[in-house]
Amino acid sequence: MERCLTLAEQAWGRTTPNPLVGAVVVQDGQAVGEGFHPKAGAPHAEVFALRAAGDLAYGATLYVNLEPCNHHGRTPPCTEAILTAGIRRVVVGMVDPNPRVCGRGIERLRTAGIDVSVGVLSARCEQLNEAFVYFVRTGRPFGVLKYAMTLDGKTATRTGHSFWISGEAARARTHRLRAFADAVIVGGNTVRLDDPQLTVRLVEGRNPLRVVLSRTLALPAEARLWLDQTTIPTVVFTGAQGDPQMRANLERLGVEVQVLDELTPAAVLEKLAARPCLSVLWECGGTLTWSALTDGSVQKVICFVAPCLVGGTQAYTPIAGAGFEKMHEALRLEQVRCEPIGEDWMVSGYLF
Ligand SMILES: Nc1nc(O)c(N)c(N[C@@H]2O[C@H](COP(=O)(O)O)[C@@H](O)[C@H]2O)n1
Ligand SMILES: [Zn+2]
Repeated sequence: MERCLTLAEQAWGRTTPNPLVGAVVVQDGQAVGEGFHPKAGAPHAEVFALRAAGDLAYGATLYVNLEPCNHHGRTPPCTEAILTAGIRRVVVGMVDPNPRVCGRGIERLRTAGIDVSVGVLSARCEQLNEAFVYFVRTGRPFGVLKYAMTLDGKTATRTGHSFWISGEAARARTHRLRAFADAVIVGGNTVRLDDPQLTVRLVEGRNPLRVVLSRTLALPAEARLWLDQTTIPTVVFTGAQGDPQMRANLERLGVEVQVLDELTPAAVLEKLAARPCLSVLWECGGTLTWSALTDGSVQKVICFVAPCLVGGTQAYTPIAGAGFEKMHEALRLEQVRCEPIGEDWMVSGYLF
């Protein structure tokens, strides 16, 4: 199952809206075939592993981190391929929450006399596909909030300077997060202050959809987010006060502008879910971060802590907004992990 997870990760960021899946065929204790799902529309991991095993799949055990499907989607059911190959035993990491699958694959295999074990390394299997699982269960994108701060809790100096807080390793990790996310979201302030590109440059991978939330559309005409619209699209969400002149300018540059009755993180996520975006990365400033956190649009927090100090009561902090009054109101993270990353530390946890 460890090997399945490693194989599955080879398609990091490329399978959406499908999950990351790896499969291994084992005969007499030897791996005789393995494969992973490379992208939506392509054959599933099980099919690649069975093809690689060929005749050696007869009587073998198939390991896969997600329940084999039993439906005709973009591809035929994997259960049929497993039965045709003569597999004797199937070891499944986790049940597929997709209602079109959800237990039916396991049932089909068991009915055909195959020995099926379920729940091997299930926590790690769930975590690998946490965005897929969350989206399938709730219909909402899985929200990851990422920020980098100094050891004294600042995301920029009092003048707004923030290049760079964290080192190259942490920045590369951010790009890996972007390569997985279906959309990366910032507010108008971040566009004005940082002029970000929000692309994947420090690792290999595809670029996410770039999303800006701006109430007024008071945005720089020359921002880097408006470049390369044919290859890396940007969508700007605004409200009724959005400047019509700027809207026309953006649309002329190929930027999609959507006007919402109510410009809230939750309303934007509803629109993104329809695309479909299964996961979003919040890379915004303090005010928008507070709104996203308090309207339930963040499920996971990833904070890079850099061992440096900048001071200043006017310096920027990761979360602004009204803030809570009492400590007992604080949002508490669960399953917290802390790991070194280059010269920085990465602290992560969940808000469920
Ligand atoms: N077990 C398994 N292995 C894979 O490699 C997969 N991609 C999936 N995906 C499940 O099937 C649905 C997609 O089906 P189509 O690719 O459209 O045929 C996806 O939503 C998952 O439930 N499962
Ligand atoms: Zn399948």
